[in-house]
This record gives sequence, structure tokens and C-alpha cells, in this order.
Amino acid sequence: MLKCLRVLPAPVTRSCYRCGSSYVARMRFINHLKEDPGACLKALDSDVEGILNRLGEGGSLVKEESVLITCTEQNRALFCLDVGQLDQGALEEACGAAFVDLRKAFFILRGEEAPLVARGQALLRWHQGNGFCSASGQPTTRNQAGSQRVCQSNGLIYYPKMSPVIITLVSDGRRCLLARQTSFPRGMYSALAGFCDMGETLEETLRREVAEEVGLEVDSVLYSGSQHWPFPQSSFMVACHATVGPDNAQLEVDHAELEDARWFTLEEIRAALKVRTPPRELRDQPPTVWVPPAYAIAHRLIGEWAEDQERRGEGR
Ligand SMILES: NC(=O)c1ccc[n+]([C@@H]2O[C@H](COP(=O)([O-])OP(=O)(O)OC[C@H]3O[C@@H](n4cnc5c(N)ncnc54)[C@H](O)[C@@H]3O)[C@@H](O)[C@H]2O)c1
Ligand SMILES: [Mg+2]
Repeated sequence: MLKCLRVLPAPVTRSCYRCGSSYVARMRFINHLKEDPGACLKALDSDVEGILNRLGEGGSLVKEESVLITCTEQNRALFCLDVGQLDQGALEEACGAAFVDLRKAFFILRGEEAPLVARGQALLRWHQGNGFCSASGQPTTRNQAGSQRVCQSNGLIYYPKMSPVIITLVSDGRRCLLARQTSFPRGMYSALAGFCDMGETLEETLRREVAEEVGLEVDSVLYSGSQHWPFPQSSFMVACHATVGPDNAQLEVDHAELEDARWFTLEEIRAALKVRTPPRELRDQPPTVWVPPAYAIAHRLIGEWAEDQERRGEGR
């Protein structure tokens, strides 16, 4: 029987004593920028002026393709620029920066930076893939903020899309279950994940994916959190803990989907969480097990499980 949903924490309301801004004011400011192209353009000019000067002639093209991603606590709008068409070497020199693959960047970025980069990249990619209306075949046009596209011939509005995915860390009370696909980097294991089918509830997806991938029937589910994940085309990850009874923990792994799936002890999980970046190892050495970077919600699930086991251990 599936049961139990953690009560969601109340949204954090922060105030800034210098500018008097608050969470509510910020959210309304962002909404205003989405709806008022003139205000959005003004905010864009003031946010990106410095960097556009450094981009030279390519600057105006880049400005047109920019997307609004959020605003700071001081109500300063932040935009993501698509610089894909510019000379990357020249750009790195002009900005004193270096391009990094997005997956690798998640090992480097800290705090609030990673979701902003993920959001900006996902939004730019969504625009690149939605230039035409799927009903009329005519080009679509975007609004200034980049929060929607419209087909002028039939009025259809397109909004950025995320695919719901359930990610679940299964525990048998003493151990937790991690798996890897052949496409994962060497040694990396993660929690089980799967896309929702049309019409499914999240609980149904969770039960189905665990059954399909490792042949287990879960007893209980506890919601943990959610995140936007930019791969492969923007997923909306919903993360849960699930349990199976110790007598129902025999795995039957679907090797068409997973290269490996196995139970890990607390000791093994502690060691895996300590590996901060993918280890450099020789191919003939057995791989060190490591887990997705801190930003990935899989990491959070695994960390929560370890903390819970430690608390239970202290209580025994
Ligand atoms: N953020 C994290 O911590 C984290 C951790 C693990 C996995 N993930 C993400 O979860 C996603 C789903 O995991 P999975 O690959 O095990 O899923 P999965 O088990 O559902 O298998 C993937 C297959 O599902 C099919 N599919 C059905 N709907 C799809 C859709 N909307 N988009 C793409 N494919 C669809 C495709 O055939 C695809 O090959 C992955 O893309 C991965 O990036 C995120
Ligand atoms: Mg899967």
C-alpha cells in the first residue's frame, strides 16, 4: 500500500533591508517583465550592457535571443544569452572565461548558480526546437522575455515544456538500491528513475518503474522534493524514498535498461558520497563507486537516506 506524503515546507520569505524588496515583490516583478515587453527590454539593457560591449558586433544578435531567467533579491533581472553563433575562443578571451560542458559544470557550480544555468540552457534549447507551429507549420514568434511562443496564423500559444520523471531511492531498511545505465560515466550509480506515461499518477509511475527495472514491489513512499533537470529535454524530477520489506528484496534486474543494480550498505554509501568529482582511474582497476553531483536530486535522496540510517543507528 502506498502511503505518506511529507508536508511541504512553507515558502521562505526574505526581506532586504536596503531596498525593501520581498519574495512577493520579486515574483511580481518577474511576472511584470514577462507581460510587459518594454519593461523587459529595459531590464535586459541594464543587465547585459557590460557583457554585450565585450561581444562587439555579435552583441545585438545575442540580445534578441536572450531569455529572462529570474531576478535577484535586489530586483535586478537576470537573462541567459545564447552565444552559440559567436567565436567561442574570442569570447573566452574577451570574458576571461572558459566554456564547460553542462553536465561537468554541475560539479563546479555552487549554491544557486546551478539551477539558473540549467534553466537558462533549457529555455534556450526549447526556443531552438519550437520555431514552427505543429498545427499550421508556420513560424512561431517569441515574446520579449522568452516565456512563450505564438503562431500568428492561428493564435496557438506554446509554453516551455518539462517531462515529468519520478526518481526513487528504494531501501530495505538496512541497505539502499542504486543502479547504473551503460551510458553513465564509469563507476557512477544513481537512484532509479523513469518518465511518467500519459495518464499515470506519480505513485503509479514509481511502482511501475521499480517493478520494471529491478522486479520489486514497493510498500511505502515518502515524498522528498523536486527539481528541474535540463537533460535530455527538460525533465521535472519528483524525488521520493520508497521501502520494500527485507523478505522482498531479491532483485531481478532488467539488463536491457540497466547495466547493474545492487544494494549498498551505509558504509558503501558514505564512501560514495565522499567522492567529489569523477575519479581518474585506469581502465583495468575496479571502478570506485560515486554518485551524481550535489546539485542532482539523486544526491540529495542518497544523502537523506544516509542521515536517516545514522539517526536510526544512534537510536538503537
Ligand atoms: N537529477 C537527477 O538526480 C537524475 C538522476 C537520475 C536520472 N535523471 C534523469 O531522469 C531521466 C529519466 O531516467 P531514465 O532514463 O532511467 O528513464 P526511463 O527509465 O523512463 O527510460 C528512458 C526511456 O524512456 C522512454 N521515454 C518515455 N518518455 C520519455 C520522454 N518524455 N523523454 C525521453 N524518453 C522517454 C525512452 O525510450 C527512453 O529511452 C533521465 O533522462 C535522467 O537525465 C536525473
Ligand atoms: Mg530508468
